[in-house]
This record gives sequence, C-alpha cells and structure tokens, in this order.
Amino acid sequence: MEKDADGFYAPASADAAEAPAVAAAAAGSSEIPATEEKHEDPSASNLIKSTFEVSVTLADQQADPHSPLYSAKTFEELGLHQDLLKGIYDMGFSKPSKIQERALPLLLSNPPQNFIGQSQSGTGKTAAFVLTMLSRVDFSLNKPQALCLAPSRELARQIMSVVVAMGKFTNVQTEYAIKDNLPKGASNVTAHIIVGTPGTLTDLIKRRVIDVSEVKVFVLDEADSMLDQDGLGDQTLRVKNMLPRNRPVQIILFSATFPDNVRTFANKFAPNANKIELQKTELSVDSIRQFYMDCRNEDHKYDVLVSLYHLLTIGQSIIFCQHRHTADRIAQRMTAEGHKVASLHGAKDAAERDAIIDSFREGREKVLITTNVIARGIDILQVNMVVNYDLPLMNERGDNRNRDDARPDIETYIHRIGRTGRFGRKGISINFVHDKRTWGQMEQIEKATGKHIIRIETHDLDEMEEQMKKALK
Ligand SMILES: Nc1ncnc2c1ncn2[C@@H]1O[C@H](COP(=O)(O)OP(=O)(O)OP(=O)(O)O)[C@@H](O)[C@H]1O
Repeated sequence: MEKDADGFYAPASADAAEAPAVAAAAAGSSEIPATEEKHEDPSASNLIKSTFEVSVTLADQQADPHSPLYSAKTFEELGLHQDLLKGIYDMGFSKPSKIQERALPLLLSNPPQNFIGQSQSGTGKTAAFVLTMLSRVDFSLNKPQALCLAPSRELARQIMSVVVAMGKFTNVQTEYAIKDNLPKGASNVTAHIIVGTPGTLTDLIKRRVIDVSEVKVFVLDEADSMLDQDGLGDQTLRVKNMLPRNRPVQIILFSATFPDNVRTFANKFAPNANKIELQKTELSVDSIRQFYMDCRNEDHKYDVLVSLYHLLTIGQSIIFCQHRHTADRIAQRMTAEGHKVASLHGAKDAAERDAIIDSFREGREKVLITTNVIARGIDILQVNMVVNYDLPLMNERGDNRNRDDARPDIETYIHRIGRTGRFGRKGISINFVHDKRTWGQMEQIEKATGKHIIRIETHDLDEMEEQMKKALK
C-alpha cells in the first residue's frame, strides 16, 4: 500500500517519522506589502551574495482580475471576527486572495456546508481553512472541535504555525497529532484545534487520547493526496468514520490539484459540497518560468547540478529526486566536494527532519535536496528555484518503484514547481532530462499543463544566468 518511500504517500508508518514540533515562526507571515517591494538575498550566510533583486508588485496583481491573487473585497467584508482580523493584519495580509475572497463566505455561512476548493499553489488556501477553523471554535469549550490533516509532518507543522499566528488574538489552544510529538498524558486533550497526519490521529482517537465528540470541522489539506486510495485514503476515511454521526461535521477539502480519479471520491467524502474548481489549463501559476536541460546521461545530471550551484544559492533552491538514496548520494557527494547542501527525506528520524526544514526555512541552508516528501504545501517565500533532478513518475498502480511502466506524475510535478513562485513572487523550475524516455515524459508534462518548457544549454551557464535574471525580474 505504501506509494512512496518518503512518508508523503505512506501509510500509518508514515507518521512514524514525525516529531517534536514547535509552533514555528509564522510561516504564513507575508513580507509583501501592498506596494512594490524589493527582496535581496536574505541569507546571512557567507555564500555568494545575491546579485539579483526580485520585485513583486502585489498591489498590481491583486488588482488584475485574471490573477489568482485578485480581490475585489477586503477582509472586513468577509464577516470575520475582530480578533481574527487583528491576526490577519498582524501577519501582514492587506487584502484577501481570490480563493480567500470566494471561499470564505461559503465556508463561514450557516448552517455549515461541506466545501471542495481548488486554487493554484501559493495562492493562500491555508488562510481560508485556518480562518474557518478558528471561526467555528467555541473557545469556552475545552474540547477538540476542529481537525486538520496533512500528508507530511512538515506540512502539519507549517499549518499549525499559521493557526497560532492567525489565532494570536484569540484564546485558541492547539495540539499536534504527529509522531514523536504526541500530547502529554494518556488522555483528555483539551485543545480546540488538532493538526496532524492521518495515521497518528487515527491512533490517538482510537486510544481515546483525542475525543472527537465535539468536532465540527474536518479539514483535509492536499485533499487529493489524502483521499488517493493508493496512498493515505484508507486512513483518512478511517478518521472520518470515527467522527460523530449524531451531529453535522463540516468537511473541507483543499488542493491545487484534483485528478479525475480522486474527484469522484472527494464528492462522496464531502457530499453536497460547495465547490470552487480550476480549469485544467489554469493549474499552475504563470509566475513560475519552466526550463529544461538536456543532460547526456545520469552522471552528467550530477555534473550539471554542481555547475548550477552558484545559481542555486542566489536565493534558496529545492532539488527533487525520486528516491531517498539519490538525495543522500547527491548531498554526500556535493558536501564532500565542498558545497553546502542539506538533504531531507522520510527515512530520517523526526527530530532530524524538523531540524533540517527549520534550518532551511530560516535561510541557514540554501539548497535542499529532497524527495516528494515536501513536494506539497511547503511555503518558503525565498525559494526561487526548483530543480527536478528526476521527473516525478508513477505507474499504473500509483507507485513509483517500477520505472518500466512509469508515466509522469503530473499532479506531483505541479506541486513540486509550486514550491517557488509563492503568492505572486517569481520563480524558476528546471527539469533534467537525459534520454528519450525522460524527454518523452517531459513532453507529456508540457502537454498536460499547457505551459511551455524552455530549453537551456547545459554548458552555457551565462545563458542560464541571463534567463534566470529575466525570469526573476
Ligand atoms: N491575503 C494574503 N495577503 C498576503 N499574503 C498572503 C495572503 N494569503 C496568503 N498569503 C501568503 O501566501 C503564501 C502562500 O499561501 P499558502 O501557503 O496558503 O498557499 P497554498 O494555496 O496553500 O499553496 P499550496 O497549494 O502550495 O499548498 C504564504 O506565505 C501566505 O502567508
């Protein structure tokens, strides 16, 4: 049943890799004011200093009706509680994004109705469901009332940091349901909002550590992966089946992607839902410029990656590999050759995973070599480059082990490149292809997403730098 080696799609044991969590610094905090802002390399590291400046004109984007960030409304008009408005402004948000503007009235209306929401990566879905959870909680009742599930411990921790930041002016109490960070004591979690991963939450409910009798809201972030039956679907369903039947529970599903095979199940999982959906051609944001490099063979991919190192460290970069051992091997080799890189995947223990992602989030590491484990949801604004060292693949059974019948995993591709270009920022993705098969797979990705992928010569680093400057301008 395990779909991926990295806990991203893994079953109960996926949670096994989870650990102590801190309500990290507000992951959601926006650094973009409503006017133009320049971002220079924020890192204090002594690596090569940025020569590029990335300018973002959020006000312009929020005024453009074709942008997913467009908004005709203000947060005040969305009927949010004063304490939540304070939290939102404290995070630096000035106007809702399109998904927030459209989803919040539907999410907050009474009686509560189920909701299925789709919007491109980095367009503010988290705030929409976090505000809903915070709005529906009765803070005078010390029992779990909202549950939120995500496919990885890293994402659960990030969501929690948004709950804490947005709920800063409320009396909200929170608790994790992720491995190695379990509630203290054997029973009676009194927190209002629980954020976790499905295996651990199932376990805590079964052991009666978490009482779900007062739960009113059940959120699935990255809902398509959470409902995919080859992945976390069974466990998520198990959680749903443990929720109270004698009272309505509002079910909320969000993702940037909803492939057809999951959409049908999503409709059953959240019946009679209000829906906001994207067209197939709108799946990724235009601010991400996509490139590819035609490498000679597997070994050459490594050389090309190394040759890109100074470009990778201009902002921050995420390098995606299909397997853990590839991530480790590349990281070890690059480190031995004097480059500073970190690697993160599901085989590492929970504490180490937390330390690595925190260090990357804080800009202490600039290059993160990883697997699909952080392909979804992770929001680090300084990431301006994503490299698909291996293209994301899956076979008919939905796993990625056997390469012979592998086809490109379009959804994972969209999520991976979506780690850059967050909330109107510019970003770059580079695919490495190295033979006819990978070339064909990339063509399929290009066709499916409807976005042109531009060739860059592997030996022409000046051109690469030129293209990068242009793309990030
Ligand atoms: N209204 C807003 N104004 C300014 N910044 C915002 C606003 N809403 C969200 N953001 C910021 O935009 C970034 C992306 O938001 P978020 O992580 O919720 O995206 P997402 O749609 O969930 O993406 P993904 O599909 O990758 O999970 C975050 O840094 C968040 O703080």
